[in-house]
Amino acid sequence: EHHQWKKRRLSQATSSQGIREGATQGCHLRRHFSNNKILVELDEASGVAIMKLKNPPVNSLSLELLTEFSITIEKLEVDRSCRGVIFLTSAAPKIFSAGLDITEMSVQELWLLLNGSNMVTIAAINGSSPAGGCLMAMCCDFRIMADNPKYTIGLNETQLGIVAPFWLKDTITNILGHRLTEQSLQLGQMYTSALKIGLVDQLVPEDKVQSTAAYFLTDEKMHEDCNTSVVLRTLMFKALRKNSRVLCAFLREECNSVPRILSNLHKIININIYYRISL
Ligand SMILES: CC/C=C\CCC/C=C/C(=O)SCCNC(=O)CCNC(=O)[C@H](O)C(C)(C)COP(=O)(O)OP(=O)(O)OC[C@H]1O[C@@H](n2cnc3c(N)ncnc32)[C@H](O)[C@@H]1OP(=O)(O)O
Repeated sequence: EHHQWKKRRLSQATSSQGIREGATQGCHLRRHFSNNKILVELDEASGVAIMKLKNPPVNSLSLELLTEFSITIEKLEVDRSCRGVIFLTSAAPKIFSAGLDITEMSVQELWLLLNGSNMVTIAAINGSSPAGGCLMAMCCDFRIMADNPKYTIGLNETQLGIVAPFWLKDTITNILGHRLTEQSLQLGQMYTSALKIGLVDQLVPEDKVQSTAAYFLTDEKMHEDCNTSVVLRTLMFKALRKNSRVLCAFLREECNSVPRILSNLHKIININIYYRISL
């Protein structure tokens, strides 16, 4: 039923009223798309698309936002002027994303889309980023975060009584390694020093987050870093990730049976089941 609903939403949102488009002529041609929750600015000269989440007050990942997210990624995937590069950021100051809308809960499709995408993706994390916000950033190929001790990032699921599913655990393990992942998930840790542990790749002043993400994608940066282009290396990672077809099939199944709000009792049962299976 949920699947049908999503299909319906997809066709509604892709109708001509669902997405508004415009073009401005500056030094380069920039095209703008927007729907209710996502703004896209596509610079045709560089092929870089900026995807801004706009779901006040805290950019929670509601079903509506997630549906528009899917539509936008699919639209960019087939857009010839998008060279295969996007970066994700928040249209609001201070919060990158509060994670899943705690009244809804559904995020597997976003994981599939970002991990399965052929485009290079960069998270420009311009604010706090708990749980699903951190997941979204972790699914990107690079993470650039605002250097502000007030902003934290991490998987705080345990503090909420949610057991991180294995695909989420695997995602953070790939970045942090096993021991740190254990500590991070057991404590539901939110980090202020995310660069030190490698959860983000770069910390920059708050007003430089977007420009750094854009610079990261330029040829100079590629040549400065090493002889292999960032884009090529990223496409290699993506090819490796795509090999886990079993995981993708599992997630597709899970998308259709998403648990909604977890009661306290369910939280406890969930955690117990998790420990029985994994110990
Ligand atoms: C099925 C698969 C299972 C698991 C895999 C997926 C794992 C991911 C899980 C999740 O993402 S669960 C959600 C986890 N998110 C959080 O724990 C975030 C909690 N919120 C915060 O830490 C803070 O709100 C903040 C994001 C740092 C913002 O702080 P600030 O002080 O600026 O604002 P305030 O706390 O006053 O919140 C404003 C307003 O927004 C509502 N809110 C906050 N977070 C969410 C959310 N995730 N979903 C929906 N609504 C949210 C909050 O209640 C306030 O509302 P109000 O003004 O009406 O009171």
